Amino acid sequence: MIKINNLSKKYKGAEMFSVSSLDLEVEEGEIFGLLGPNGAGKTTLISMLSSLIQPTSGDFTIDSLDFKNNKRKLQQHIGIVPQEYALYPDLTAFENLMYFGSMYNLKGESFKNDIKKQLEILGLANFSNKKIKTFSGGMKRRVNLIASILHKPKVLFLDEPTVGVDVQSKNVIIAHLQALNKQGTTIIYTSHHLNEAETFCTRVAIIDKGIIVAKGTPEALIKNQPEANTLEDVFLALTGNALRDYA
Ligand SMILES: Nc1ncnc2c1ncn2[C@@H]1O[C@H](COP(=O)(O)OP(=O)(O)OP(=O)(O)O)[C@@H](O)[C@H]1O
Repeated sequence: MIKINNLSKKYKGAEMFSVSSLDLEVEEGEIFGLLGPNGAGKTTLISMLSSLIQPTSGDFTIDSLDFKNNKRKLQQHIGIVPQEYALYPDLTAFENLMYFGSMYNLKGESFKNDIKKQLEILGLANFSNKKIKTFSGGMKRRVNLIASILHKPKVLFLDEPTVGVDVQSKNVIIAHLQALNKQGTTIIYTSHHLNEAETFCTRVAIIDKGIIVAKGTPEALIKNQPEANTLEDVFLALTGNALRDYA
């Protein structure tokens, strides 16, 4: 479903590549986790794949569409859940979702019913007509998720969708992502929650300093790493214990 070939990104003025000659294939129907310490290049990679930023060099295709020549078509195929909320605080949840739908030309009664259904599934039916600025972080994340899937994308990119939310919201988000995946959506997500990734992902890639240092099923990575019992053990063995602060 996704084929990445020799993809690199060096930001303007930066000394180092944030993503460096990266090759990766993600199959249709996977839940693929991009894991790595702060500054590893996860957001940069997802931002290139979702056409938010331009690669410095390299190629990728999504559903056999080359990113250089099919930007418009790709926008219909993919959904993006960014780290930051992309919601209007003074609009209600329903109004926000109507607005996001309009960007994909979605309107009419069946679309309104779809929004209601999604709000219901994500536990927000009673808050449909409340302004976003009154919502908790977990509620905003759930609305953000709905906004990205209204056009029923084949591939969904999520940048830390469960960061900073309560356990209840996290569980609802993960369950919904699993349901979408069962219906055929390929999911690529970044996370710092290694326990979550261990059970949620079909495969993961551990990224450090812009390169993939390991990839495979969580079980295979644990099995192949001496003395590792969890994905966190593998992660620390491959990326070390040093802090990765950057500014
Ligand atoms: N807009 C930018 N301009 C310059 N450098 C950037 C920019 N965005 C990111 N970087 C740099 O690129 C590198 C990778 O950052 P990126 O945000 O992709 O990492 P990440 O793995 O998503 O980190 P985190 O887990 O903290 O979100 C870092 O060194 C960062 O400082």
